[in-house]
Amino acid sequence: MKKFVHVAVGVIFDSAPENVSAGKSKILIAKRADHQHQGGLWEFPGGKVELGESIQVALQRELEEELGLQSSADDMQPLISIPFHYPDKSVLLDVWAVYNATEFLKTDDIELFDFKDSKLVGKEGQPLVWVEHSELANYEFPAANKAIIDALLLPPKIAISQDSNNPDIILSQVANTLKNHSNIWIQLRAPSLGQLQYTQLAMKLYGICHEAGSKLIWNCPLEWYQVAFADGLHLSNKNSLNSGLDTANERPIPANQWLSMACHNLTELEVAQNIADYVLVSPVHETTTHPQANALTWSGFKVITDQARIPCYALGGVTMSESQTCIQFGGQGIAGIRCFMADEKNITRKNNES
Ligand SMILES: Nc1nc2c([nH]c(=O)n2[C@H]2C[C@H](O)[C@@H](COP(=O)(O)OP(=O)(O)OP(=O)(O)O)O2)c(=O)[nH]1
Repeated sequence: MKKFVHVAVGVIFDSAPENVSAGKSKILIAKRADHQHQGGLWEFPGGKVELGESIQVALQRELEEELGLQSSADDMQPLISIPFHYPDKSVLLDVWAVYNATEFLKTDDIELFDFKDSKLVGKEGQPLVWVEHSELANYEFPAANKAIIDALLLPPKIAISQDSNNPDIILSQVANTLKNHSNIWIQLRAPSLGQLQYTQLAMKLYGICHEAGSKLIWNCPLEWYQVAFADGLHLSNKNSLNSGLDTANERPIPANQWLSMACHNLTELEVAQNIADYVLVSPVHETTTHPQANALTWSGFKVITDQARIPCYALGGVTMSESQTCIQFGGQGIAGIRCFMADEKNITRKNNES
């Protein structure tokens, strides 16, 4: 029988969450010993959860044993959990972000510095490196780690544009969202626009998003997609069905572009996670636009995140005040149309009041 291991994994940041979201932080990675499973590859430090241990306690123990790092539970936040099947072993990686490991960064810590080779090493002699987010791609990780790295690069918020048959209205609405929110990506959904209008709008928005440090995800039929002006593609159920992608095993766009899919249940999740990088899970709550759809509720959302090996966004009536709830239920973040616009109204109101 295949071995199963439950592993607590820490993505260790040298600073506080605010710096992490602003991209001003480094992450600690370690090299697995050659004799280990997935040996010779880089990993995020961690190890097996022992019987009766909580994940947080297991992670604290492993980080102390492997690195001498004493971490407080207050500095830990769930990032993603990944059930993954290697040919010889199945793992459940429970990945947590561990913030504020600043003290630990000091390379003058005798125990962690190999003066002979001028290298940072762990307590078990494993090579360690602090890397920027963008440098993670230069290191080879086990296959299950793709989702961890994606989760680190994906934002906590995805704003979906509100449909209109007037591209200028969509343009100004997106510009407002970008003005009022940081760390947000835009998904351009505009079913009322024809191909030409959609493409022209998307090309304009691509520049605006990049100027604001955001990314633009096209939500349109696959045939309309233009790699040069997009950071990724979102496939709705209708568009994936029309392009025959509802049962596909191959990505329809290049690997360096983001692919997301709609997901309403576990069957759709299975299809999506064969090709997509992340899913938009809906409807978490009842919405006025889809009153006939059965809401998943947060516990139904968790049934999906528990089975997902890719990041999951909560969509459908979710509000910004539920960001933490979303994380606690295994989500990457919140996606929506109205939730970010409602916020804009509040911000505008606040600005007018002050
Ligand atoms: N710590 C850690 N393990 C990972 C990552 N990615 C990944 O697939 N794994 C896998 C490799 C192993 O099968 C398992 C971790 O188990 P482990 O390191 O406690 O145990 P091991 O069997 O490799 O080594 P040992 O402690 O038994 O000597 O999880 C990662 O980023 N960090």
